[in-house]
Amino acid sequence: MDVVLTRAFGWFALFLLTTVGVVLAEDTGFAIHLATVGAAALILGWLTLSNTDFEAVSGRILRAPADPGRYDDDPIRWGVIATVFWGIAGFLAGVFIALQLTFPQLNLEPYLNFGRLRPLHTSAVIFAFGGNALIATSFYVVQRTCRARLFAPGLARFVFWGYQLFIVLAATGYLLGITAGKEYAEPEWYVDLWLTIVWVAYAVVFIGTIVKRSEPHIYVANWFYLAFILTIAMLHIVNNLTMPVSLLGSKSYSAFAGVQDALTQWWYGHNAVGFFLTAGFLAMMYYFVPKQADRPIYSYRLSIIHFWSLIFLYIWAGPHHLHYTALPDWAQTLGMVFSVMLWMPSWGGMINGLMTLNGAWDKIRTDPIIRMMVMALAFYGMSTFEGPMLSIRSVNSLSHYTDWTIGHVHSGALGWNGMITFASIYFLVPRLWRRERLYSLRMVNWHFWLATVGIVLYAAAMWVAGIMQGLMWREYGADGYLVYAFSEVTEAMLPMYLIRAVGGLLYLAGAFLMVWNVWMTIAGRVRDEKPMHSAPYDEAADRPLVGQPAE
Ligand code: HEM
Ligand code: HEM
Ligand SMILES: [Cu+2]
Repeated sequence: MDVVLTRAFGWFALFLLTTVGVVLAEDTGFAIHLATVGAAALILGWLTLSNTDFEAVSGRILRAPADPGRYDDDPIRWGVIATVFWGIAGFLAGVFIALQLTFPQLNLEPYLNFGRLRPLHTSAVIFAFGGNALIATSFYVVQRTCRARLFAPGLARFVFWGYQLFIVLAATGYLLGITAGKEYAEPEWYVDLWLTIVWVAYAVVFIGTIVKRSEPHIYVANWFYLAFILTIAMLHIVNNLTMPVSLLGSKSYSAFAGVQDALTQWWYGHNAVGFFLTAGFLAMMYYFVPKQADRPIYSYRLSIIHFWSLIFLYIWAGPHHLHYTALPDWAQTLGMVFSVMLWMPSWGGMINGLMTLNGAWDKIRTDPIIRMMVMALAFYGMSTFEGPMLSIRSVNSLSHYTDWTIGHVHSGALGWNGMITFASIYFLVPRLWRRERLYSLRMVNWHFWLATVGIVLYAAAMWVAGIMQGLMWREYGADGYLVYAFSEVTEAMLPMYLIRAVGGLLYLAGAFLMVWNVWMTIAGRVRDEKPMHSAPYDEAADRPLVGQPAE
């Protein structure tokens, strides 16, 4: 009882503190954020007082069987649900801003204009969708490959909920007009500080689990997760070194100025791609592809070379975002050279993933989850070929500022990050909820095709739009004047933007199928459907033989 009272007192004290803060706050945005935290504290204080058994409530909401004790999977179940939820939110925002670029009337001032919704989209897909996928899968993979339960289970739960609070504060901040103005690092100083605390806790849980492992070898996926966790910590702290204007206001100023600020920003931005969207997702690839294919990784030796060369090369390539700027030429050239070299480890990784299917290629035909994984690797290969090409200065002089970059981003994001995440979710859900199998494999197949056609429309439209823009902008007439006005170039983009929006809609539709499939699987239902074309079929049990838990 004493513990309960002390805890409840703590929550109410926090509530009072935030209330004082709300009154004294310098700006409305900061006041609203403090009020959000205060409201959460009040609810938690009240729940604590009423002696709510959080684990039991969580079990009921999750509809999960009680854990037999081998691994701690509750935070992972929450993480999978959060991944699906934020995925839908992020894709919806993406479709909406794509429509805003097509139909400017959709700019709803001031809260829902393009300028505020764009960072909402990028943060929702990268940090909320991608971040939850990474945290959840890392907790799953590290336990299995180390044969150890999560270190500090309470801290693991703090990581999950603390991370959701970070997402909510970041997202509502953008809508309120709070921004640090750094791409992919838009949250202001106090949200950055909160994320730092959560991230340190994450590192402690992950590294702690590795330390207490009962399996002597540390599987390569854990190396990739570790590189992701440690590098993101370093990038986040350095890029967000700022001085708040006041302790009760949202505004702050960067510690860097001019070209130093730009270089820090793109050292961060590029390596966020390299370690968040690449290293972390490669960790997923190295665990889930061999698992789903039921084959060992093609070459373990290659995976080690892949790891060290990738992390060594990535960190130097940031200046390719600053070609033709005030950044010294030598630094631009350095960025370009390291980018071109990056092609090799990237394709090494892709080949390692694809060749894991050696001897099991028929699974592409029979198992839609494998099909998704192969498509993810294909897009990983494609975007890591396109990237080095875009980093060559003469190519970049055409592509930079155009939609070509947007196309490059989304073939990586939709094709690689999205597809490998969907496949991992389909792998995880039946296992985490101990269901016989997924609700429907046919729906996975539909998801695959909707997503693939969506990506192709998106990327193709952006290549055409991007190259057209680049060429029209640099077109000089015989008189030495520019041939096209900026407005004419914008007008020419209209059909392409419409195609992109349609592609996004298809991608979103596929994700909705996933929501349904995941929901029904958790509910313990199995769809009455004809088995996938030519899939091996277990007549006795009347169900297909693919996509089932191995246990
Ligand atoms: C339904 C799917 C999606 C649609 C329709 C969509 C649409 C868009 C649009 C219209 C933009 C702004 C482009 C501009 O400013 O010209 C954008 C930017 C961006 N999106 Fe998406 N998006 C989708 C999914 C994703 C996903 C899944 C990710 C990452 C995992 C992602 C990452 C990004 C990034 C990083 C940017 C900023 C690109 C840059 O500044 O170069 N998007 N998206
Ligand atoms: C070998 C690998 C890669 C290299 C060398 C590379 C290189 C590049 C280059 C040169 C740009 C354009 C810079 C500009 O003109 O502004 C760019 C932009 C971008 N790339 Fe990549 N890329 C690679 C892989 C990827 C992958 C796999 C993803 C996503 C999963 C990705 C995400 C992005 C994003 C988000 C941007 C836009 C940044 C911005 O301006 O907001 N890249 N990349
Ligand atoms: Cu880059």
